Amino acid sequence: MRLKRWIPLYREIAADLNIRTFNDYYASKMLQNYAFTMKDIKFNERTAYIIGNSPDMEDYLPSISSGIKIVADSAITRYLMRCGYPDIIVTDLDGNINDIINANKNGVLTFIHAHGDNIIKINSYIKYFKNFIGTTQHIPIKNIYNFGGFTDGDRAAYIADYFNFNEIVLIGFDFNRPYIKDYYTVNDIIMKRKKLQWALKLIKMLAESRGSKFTESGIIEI
Ligand SMILES: Nc1ncnc2c1ncn2[C@@H]1O[C@H](COP(=O)(O)OP(=O)(O)OP(=O)(O)O)[C@@H](O)[C@H]1O
Ligand SMILES: Nc1nc2c(c(=O)[nH]1)N=C(CO)CN2
Repeated sequence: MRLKRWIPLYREIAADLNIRTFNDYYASKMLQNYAFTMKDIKFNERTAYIIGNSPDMEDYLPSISSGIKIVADSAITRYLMRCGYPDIIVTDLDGNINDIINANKNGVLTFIHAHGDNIIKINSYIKYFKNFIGTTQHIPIKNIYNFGGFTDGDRAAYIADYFNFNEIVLIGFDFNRPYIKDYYTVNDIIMKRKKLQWALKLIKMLAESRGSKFTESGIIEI
């Protein structure tokens, strides 16, 4: 997504979720200290599968066939158990950190997102990553990229679009039924619901920009 289109959306998201945009910028500057320049990355496959963390995600894994597999953050743990390592992981370091670090050690291309609420995680864990691509939802800076998208799942779809996949297939996206982690408070659940509505809006926009029809279901092709 073009930055000109993204920034007004980002302002709306920040207002809705009470996000302090300066903290997001500060997080990107911090991640920049460790970041790498994105090398020429090319994929021969036509299709990218994006695996989200909906409660029934596993039911749809058998429908995956040849293509690049991109797992969104916490979905890595259940995906690993069924399918092994994916090709790409898109994370704000919120999922099981050992699974994310091991994926990176095993050659999974890793996109690490900086935002104002994961500064402590970046500080604690970034040293364990061999190589990664840094992302931001704020203005991009040297070696910290903004491909568009907000939650790890919709951001993964925007990354796939950036790499020009003909087909993007989303699996494990349920915008009405958040996967509830055991430490979630009532406020976390309210926040998660809001984030999923933004994910829905952003994926609909992406589908429209790709000239695809969006239909909410267990397998969404855009
Ligand atoms: N029902 C769902 N529950 C959780 N995540 C979902 C769901 N449907 C789709 N997703 C996608 O799966 C991605 C990975 O899920 P995860 O639980 O790691 O959330 P997250 O992006 O880290 O958000 P948060 O940091 O607020 O938990 C989400 O970013 C979201 O885009
Ligand atoms: N500041 C901030 N930014 C985010 C957050 C968040 O909790 N805080 N969560 C995200 C994905 O879930 C993406 N971006």
